[in-house]
Amino acid sequence: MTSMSSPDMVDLAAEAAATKKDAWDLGKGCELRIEWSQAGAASSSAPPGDRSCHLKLVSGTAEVFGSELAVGQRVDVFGKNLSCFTFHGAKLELEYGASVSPPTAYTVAADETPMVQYANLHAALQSKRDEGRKLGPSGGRTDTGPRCLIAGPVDVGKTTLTRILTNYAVRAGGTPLLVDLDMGQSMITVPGTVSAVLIEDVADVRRGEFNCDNPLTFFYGHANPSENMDLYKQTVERLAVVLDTFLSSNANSIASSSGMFVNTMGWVDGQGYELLLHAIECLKVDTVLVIGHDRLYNQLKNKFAFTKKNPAEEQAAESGMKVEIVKVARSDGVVARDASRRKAAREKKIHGYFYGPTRELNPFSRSVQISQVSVYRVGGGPMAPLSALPIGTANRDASDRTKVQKISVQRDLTHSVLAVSHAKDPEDILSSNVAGFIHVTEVDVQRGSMTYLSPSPTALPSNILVAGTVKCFL
Ligand SMILES: Nc1ncnc2c1ncn2[C@@H]1O[C@H](COP(=O)(O)OP(=O)(O)OP(=O)(O)O)[C@@H](O)[C@H]1O
Repeated sequence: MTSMSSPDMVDLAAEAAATKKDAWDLGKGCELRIEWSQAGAASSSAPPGDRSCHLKLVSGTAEVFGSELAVGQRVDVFGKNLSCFTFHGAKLELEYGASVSPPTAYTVAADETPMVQYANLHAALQSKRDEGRKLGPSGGRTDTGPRCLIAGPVDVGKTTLTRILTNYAVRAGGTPLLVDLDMGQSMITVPGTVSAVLIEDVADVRRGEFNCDNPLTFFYGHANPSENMDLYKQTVERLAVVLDTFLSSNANSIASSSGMFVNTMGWVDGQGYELLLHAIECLKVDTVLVIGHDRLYNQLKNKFAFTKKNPAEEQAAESGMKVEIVKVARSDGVVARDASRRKAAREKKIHGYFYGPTRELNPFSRSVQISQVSVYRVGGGPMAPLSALPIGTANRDASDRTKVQKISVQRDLTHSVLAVSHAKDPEDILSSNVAGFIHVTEVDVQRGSMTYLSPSPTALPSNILVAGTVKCFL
């Protein structure tokens, strides 16, 4: 008997032949880590259309940074460094095209992964939530949930731990506030911002991020905190005030008892340490998780140490604040990123704002007459380092660095990300959050027009725009 195959069957057979597959059977509490080389997936010989690599949960239970996988679900992990953890055991597969250079994938035994410690941290925070609900607000706050800040130097997994604990809080029925003070590698919106958003769903495992529609965003304007520390502090203070107002008007809600997770930048020395203390203070943080840095852990421990003979005698040491400092292990899975990878991650975030994380959106190109908008900059242009100022100049005047100045719209604004401010007047720019962002694609001074990309098809909601130093070629 002769067998005949349809063209479809031939295609399927060809595709199957062109696909490679690796499989793992993970025991309880084990982790599968997937790591793409520094040169990255970009160097893969696979044509762009074929660049995919899918992780599939065949059976059991597994999660990626706290977001559960469904059995049979295929997640494209091409170019993404991640870990897949199982509490109860799982069979996993990695499928990739024959021309794709596969990532390094390896398993980690249950006694070597920090995931169990992370799960215990979640359990401790859950107890604080229960306790807060019973005892009511304290420490000058109206909300009762733990306010937890994640600190540590660069590349220790702060963002990842923030994501895991936020996911666990949501899975336990909470709606925590996610606050991002890392203006360089923002989780919530474009770089150069400090922002917060109420999280109601676990992070989408395919997109690798939370649904951050309608965040509360303040524009700092730079990807580096040292660019203008006074402005950064003022921006964080303003964010903290608005969050307190939100929480006090939502007292007794699930948000009030769910608490907050604050992701921070990796600058923990000198002035970076001061900024960290400033954030702990203005956000009224009660728990700090310090990842992978003994000195920072001890510094904070000394700063916020308190004796606890009995609750009535609790005494804060140096700071007057009661903050619990917890040391957390760094996962060996964290992949360090050099400056070029960080820049690429920033550009990807800006691109994702306009085109969507998986290119599912179409931004709108619009034009406006330059005379119809006003563009401002805070703190003037780039400043000379203190070392270049006359001897004896200890400090610049802080008011200069937070001074709002109108700038003329010139070609040098091309490729800039501008914030669209909710401010009614220029004096309100520092205290106002932003409606969103536009990307300047062209400035035609002769015609007096500016062309920009916007995620919205409608006209700008405000004619007050704010420029910083965040630029990107989209
Ligand atoms: N357990 C893990 N297994 C595999 N990859 C991981 C793991 N933890 C973190 N990563 C990856 O390591 C990279 C850096 O992690 P992360 O962004 O959490 O560090 P960070 O301390 O927040 O960095 P930054 O200082 O830039 O803010 C990310 O690409 C992340 O996906």
